[in-house]
Amino acid sequence: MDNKKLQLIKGNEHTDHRGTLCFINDFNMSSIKRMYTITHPSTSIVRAWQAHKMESKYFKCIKGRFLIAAVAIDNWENPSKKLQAKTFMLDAKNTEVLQIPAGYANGFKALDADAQLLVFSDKGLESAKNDQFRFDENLWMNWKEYIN
Ligand SMILES: Cc1cn([C@H]2C[C@H](O)[C@@H](COP(=O)(O)OP(=O)(O)O[C@H]3O[C@@H](C)C(=O)[C@@H](O)[C@H]3O)O2)c(=O)[nH]c1=O
Repeated sequence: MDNKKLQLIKGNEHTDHRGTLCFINDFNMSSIKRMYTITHPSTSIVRAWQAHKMESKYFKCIKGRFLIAAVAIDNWENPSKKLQAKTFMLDAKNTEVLQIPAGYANGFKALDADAQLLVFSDKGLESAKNDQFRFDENLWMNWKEYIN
């Protein structure tokens, strides 16, 4: 699995008399340094844009659904307004992880109240602090289009 690519890493599930086991065999976690969860109490909250030159992030929706957008940054001091956002809808029911590699901004909003994301990062908090870029949420996406 190419860890430099913006992509969904798909898994699968196995159900038998004991219940259901969901697995993502292609998700190589050897570089993971930390994890955290993010809960959005309402679908009106937009968390955008946070960007990283060096840090990759891996998102698994564990409750409800999220709309996540990713933008490859061309210029870290003054990114073009014309950059294209790639969007993904993550649903807790789906066994998949969204890989957002270094060099991207990410932004997201919940599509259900109290939706929750599990996030893995390949950088410790200290090094991540020096790699934290933030851009205005109104760039690249009209989040209001997705307010349901
Ligand atoms: C992410 C994270 C935050 N924190 C603390 C730092 C800070 O005081 C508080 C809020 O952190 P932030 O303001 O960075 O949260 P936020 O602005 O949501 O940014 C986070 O969202 C994800 C999607 C990212 O891409 C990262 O930039 C990450 O920092 O939580 C940790 O202690 N450990 C962690 O792993």
